[in-house]
Amino acid sequence: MIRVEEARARILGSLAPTGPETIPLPEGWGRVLAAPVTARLTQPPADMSAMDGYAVRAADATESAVLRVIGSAPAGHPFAGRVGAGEAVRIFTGAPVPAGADGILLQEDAEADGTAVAVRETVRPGRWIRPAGLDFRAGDVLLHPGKRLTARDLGLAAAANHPWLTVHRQPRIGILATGDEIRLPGEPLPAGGIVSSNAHALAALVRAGGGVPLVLPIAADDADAIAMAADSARSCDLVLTTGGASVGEHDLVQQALGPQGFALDFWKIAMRPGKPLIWGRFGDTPLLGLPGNPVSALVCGVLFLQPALSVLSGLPPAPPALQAAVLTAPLPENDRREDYLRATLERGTEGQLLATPADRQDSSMLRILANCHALIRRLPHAAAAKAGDRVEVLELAPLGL
Ligand SMILES: Nc1nc2c(c(=O)[nH]1)N[C@H]1C(S)=C(S)[C@@H](COP(=O)(O)OP(=O)(O)OC[C@H]3O[C@@H](n4cnc5c(N)ncnc54)[C@H](O)[C@@H]3O)O[C@H]1N2
Ligand code: MOO
Repeated sequence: MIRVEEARARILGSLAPTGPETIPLPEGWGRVLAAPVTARLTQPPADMSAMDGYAVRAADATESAVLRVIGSAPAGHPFAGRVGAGEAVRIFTGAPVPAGADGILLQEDAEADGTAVAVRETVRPGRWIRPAGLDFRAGDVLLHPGKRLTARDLGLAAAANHPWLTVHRQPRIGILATGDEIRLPGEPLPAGGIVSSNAHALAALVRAGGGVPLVLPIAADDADAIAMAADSARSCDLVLTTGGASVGEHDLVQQALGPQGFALDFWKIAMRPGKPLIWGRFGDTPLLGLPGNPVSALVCGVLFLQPALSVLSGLPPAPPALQAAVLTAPLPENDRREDYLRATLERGTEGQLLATPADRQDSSMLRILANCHALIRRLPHAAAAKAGDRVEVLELAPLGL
């Protein structure tokens, strides 16, 4: 059995980002840039007024001076002339400052009277003027490849006059649930049957990680059925199986795919839940085999599939982010498997995170997982811990789960 870190490194090390595609800017949220965004213009394009008031020559606009108003410059309608000695131009926020002016007299500091304006507060040169290029200049690199685009990034790219963006194609993930006892939600169940919760929970996890899930029909515990279903997903960027990963004679994923060109990299990791994890290549397509137990499948999804989705999407490889919390109940010494315990989180009186492990950690119990907020990580052979000790937790909600 290999350790969690090594398993993740082997998975991430063998994945490459998807290729680029060009999309309309409004569809860019959450996508990962595949080419730099370079400013196509200078912003602001000219010296602009930051306030409503009067464009003036600061040298003339001393307290109690009276200036002649020679025109007006609303935003979008630049004043074509020049501000001369003793003159002012009515100006509005976002309008270019007319030639000759070097300061803005605020409306609140002025008294207008017909075509004259009296200065009530001396104007400083440059005051309330945003110089050309204050934000960025044509040719500046504004956003770098490998960045997941936020609303702020889209605003910046739009301001830089980009109607299109070059991003990585969203990774397509084929999801194959296996098992004679498994049925899709809503289908009639055979005696002893179980509804396939895994396929849909994993599909949601794929979406949360920026991928596109393709939920395949369920394959029975039959080598041909599994091979046929997996074959239909070869064009995906990664095939995910769930169930059939363990040691029983009905645990068929490896047996079924071996003759079809599946090359195993590793099977079984020192982790709980999720021991029977499978990683390899089905022809050219990477294949991650998750255990059938619903909690095991999702925990493996968090620890391995999400980072894999990041790399496929064009982001740098990174383990899931852990944070410090304080235990509220004791935990026994750990064995050689890295343990991920379901836990609830709350804030203590001083704002510290408090983690309470769930009473039961059975890997079939989805209700407990759904009501928990985090996983407590216990390293292999961790010593017994008491209430008040610090632990590391992996919060689930920020992952979109
Ligand atoms: N003798 C041993 N038995 C088991 C071992 C072991 O080491 N020796 N490992 C156990 C562990 S740990 C796990 S985890 C499970 C994983 O086994 P499989 O991946 O082969 O999963 P299945 O046997 O197919 O199913 C396990 C369990 O999960 C249910 N299941 C399966 N698919 C789904 C689905 N899509 N949605 C919801 N639930 C699903 C299935 O009905 C079983 O109850 O093996 C242990 N056994
Ligand atoms: O590892 Mo299994 O995933 O313990 O239930």
